Amino acid sequence: MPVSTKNRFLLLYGSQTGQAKAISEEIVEKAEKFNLTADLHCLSQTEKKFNIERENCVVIVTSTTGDGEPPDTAQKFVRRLKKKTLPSNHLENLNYALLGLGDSNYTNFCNNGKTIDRRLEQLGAKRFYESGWADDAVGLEIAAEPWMESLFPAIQKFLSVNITTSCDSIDTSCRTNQSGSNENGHYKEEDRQENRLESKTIPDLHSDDSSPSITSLNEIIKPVSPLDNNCDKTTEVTSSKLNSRTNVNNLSSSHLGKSGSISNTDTDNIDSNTNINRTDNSTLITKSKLNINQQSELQTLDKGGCQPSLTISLPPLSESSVSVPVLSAAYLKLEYLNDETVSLTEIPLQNGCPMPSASSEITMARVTSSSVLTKEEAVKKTLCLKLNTEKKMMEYLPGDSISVVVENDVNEIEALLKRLNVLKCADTTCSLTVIEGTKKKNPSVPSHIPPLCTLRHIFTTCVDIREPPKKALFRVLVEYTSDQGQKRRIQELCSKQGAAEYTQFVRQPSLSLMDILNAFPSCIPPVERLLEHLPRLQPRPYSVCSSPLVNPGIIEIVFNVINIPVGEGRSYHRNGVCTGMLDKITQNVQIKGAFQEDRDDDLSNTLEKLAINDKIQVPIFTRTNQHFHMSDDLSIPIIMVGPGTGVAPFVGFLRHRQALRKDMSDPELYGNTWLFYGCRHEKSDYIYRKELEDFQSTGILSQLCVCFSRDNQLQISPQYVQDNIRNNSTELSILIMEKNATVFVCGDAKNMAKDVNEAFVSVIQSYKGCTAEEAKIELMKMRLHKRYLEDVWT
Ligand SMILES: Cc1cc2nc3c(=O)[nH]c(=O)nc-3n(C[C@H](O)[C@H](O)[C@H](O)COP(=O)(O)O)c2cc1C
Repeated sequence: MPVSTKNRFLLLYGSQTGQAKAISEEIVEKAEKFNLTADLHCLSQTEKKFNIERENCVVIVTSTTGDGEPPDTAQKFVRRLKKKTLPSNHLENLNYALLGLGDSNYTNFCNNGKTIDRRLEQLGAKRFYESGWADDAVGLEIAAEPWMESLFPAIQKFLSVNITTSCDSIDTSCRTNQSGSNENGHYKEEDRQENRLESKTIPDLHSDDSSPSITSLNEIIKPVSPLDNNCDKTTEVTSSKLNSRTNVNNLSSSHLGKSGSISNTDTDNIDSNTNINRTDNSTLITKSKLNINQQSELQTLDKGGCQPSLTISLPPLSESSVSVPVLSAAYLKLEYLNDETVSLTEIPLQNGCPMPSASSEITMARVTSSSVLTKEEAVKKTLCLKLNTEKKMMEYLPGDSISVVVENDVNEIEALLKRLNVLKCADTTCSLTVIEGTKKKNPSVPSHIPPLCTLRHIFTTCVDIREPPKKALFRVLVEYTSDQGQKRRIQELCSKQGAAEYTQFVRQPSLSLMDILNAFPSCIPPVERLLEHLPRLQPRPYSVCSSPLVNPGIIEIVFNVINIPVGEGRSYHRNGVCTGMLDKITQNVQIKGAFQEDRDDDLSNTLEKLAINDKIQVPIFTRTNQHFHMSDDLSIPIIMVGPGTGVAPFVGFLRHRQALRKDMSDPELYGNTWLFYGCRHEKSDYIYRKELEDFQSTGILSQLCVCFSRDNQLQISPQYVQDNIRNNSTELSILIMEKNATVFVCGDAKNMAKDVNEAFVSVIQSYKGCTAEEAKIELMKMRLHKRYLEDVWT
């Protein structure tokens, strides 16, 4: 029997790093305003807490991870869905809406969402609202917000709920009429038909089907841009909203003129009020409400010459009204327990909350060496760490990663706690509980935060303070900002009209919470409100460059120490959270100048021994990268592309191959092994040079193709790895097309991976004498058959 309660829908999320979960929680909160109840579950709870076969109305929000794969928590759900034995009417009772999260820098944009979308349809489920694709490369909110906005009227229409409320508390123009479609005609019955047709072209790049049938290039290559999907409609919505807002403004300014300022009571109404006019008034802040400071600021702006910035609005915004999001309900209560002591060392990391993508327990690994692989003059400092896990042998293969459970910088935390006026009580035992009677749905203390510890502990080990604060947090900050000009600017930054400025001034420069607080000195939010919104501090993954066959118990990783300068709103210098931490804790034992030109391995090894320091320990766990492994069959040729620290897994591959080759019955069968490596300067940042050249001289590596992007000003020799790939087109095409070679690409997703992809397209094109489109299809087939593998990051 299908589960059906009139106003209820099932809301499922699949999340790797928490964004899909956060969006789902937002949907739960907003649903209430539409007289709807969302039952929220993680996809991992399939068959435990929900059974999709018994559902009638489901909303799914899911991200994609790895190389187009489902998040760990969604894997079981997707596996079940993909079962080939399921009949085509298996989900005929199901009606659904889906929001996919992804990042268009990855080749398989939103692949998991698309796979689920397509499969649901194949199984007879009906889409009652168009699927949305949110792109983290440009800002998830650009597509997610308009998608969410029209989701509720669509659910209402589907469930035929009597509409007693308005969605004006979310956006003033998004009013629903009795038939359920909104005034902008955002949801139409015909859309359903269109969507059905459209979704047929969404490929399942990870289908188990061993003989993919690909007929059109667009089918498989062109990512569904969130702008393609939503932007036109968003634009339409926005302009009509602005029109309707003008009318509402007239109403609201006269009403608001009485109060003259935005009080907490006003904004409280936003959450609770169902009356259109009052809610409109609360959500719209008009010029008439600006205080004297603001008016003078506007006058300055009107005179021109003032550049918009994080703290100063663009003239059109400051002159117009803005609609701000719903203020989330407070739900955490913080109490200081002066008489209680708590042993922080006994609290498990992040309260023992399972680590994402973990394929092992957390192990405290001893840092046995930390070597600087680059020269002093190199633009980036590259560190190689050897981590001893001897007591607990960790199982891994070259191509896998380890994740480091990271801590925030102590100085940064000190400054933040001070800024929040809680430094004095930062080391007092405190408890976090749920506020009784909170309006938040299903409230709970975040599972990664110990309910009894100290604020310093929470801020150092549990929450991310570097991620640009989300708009929902900005909305909270509005409430705790006393200066009216600053308040207004924060409102703008979280408003719909300020979306572009939020992207420009907050997201792109990657401002931290502290940057925002520095920019708005009158903003002093309570800590517990922040803890409701700050995301979990995520462990940081690094490709392993060691082989378990060569030095069991020692895991080696290599990374650039990320340096982030002051500027564009960033108010203090910082390093990458994890790379900065690893650099800092090994500062005194770092080996400089080893493994470089002098190629003195003995010296390096001696220095390493001297540097051994039992006291430096790092919590790590392994993270299996299922699709980025070499075949056990060493006769299969491999082509590896890994500029910069992207070479890490390939150093592991080569060490592993060297060990395996010794046991080959016929070493003559050893397959061709190519490596494309690149860096800026040969002299200062060619890492692993000695070892790679040794691999070449012993035949472990058949070809080592190296290029230096900044050394050859005349650009006579190849500048980038992709140039070298093109230069070796003939040999590579034979390996790929005739010898069944596997291609591995590791490194930057934004530029390198795309350019390398294109270079291989041209390699195939010249071999086959075909069009670029046909060559792209060929390459996509290689991806499907796991012969073109990527491990890339943004
Ligand atoms: C390691 C990693 C791999 C990713 N792989 C993909 C991918 O293959 N395709 C894609 O569209 N997005 C990919 N993404 C982007 C995420 O889907 C995107 O950032 C999303 O917002 C994350 O949501 P979540 O926090 O709910 O997991 C990847 C992100 C990470 C960190």
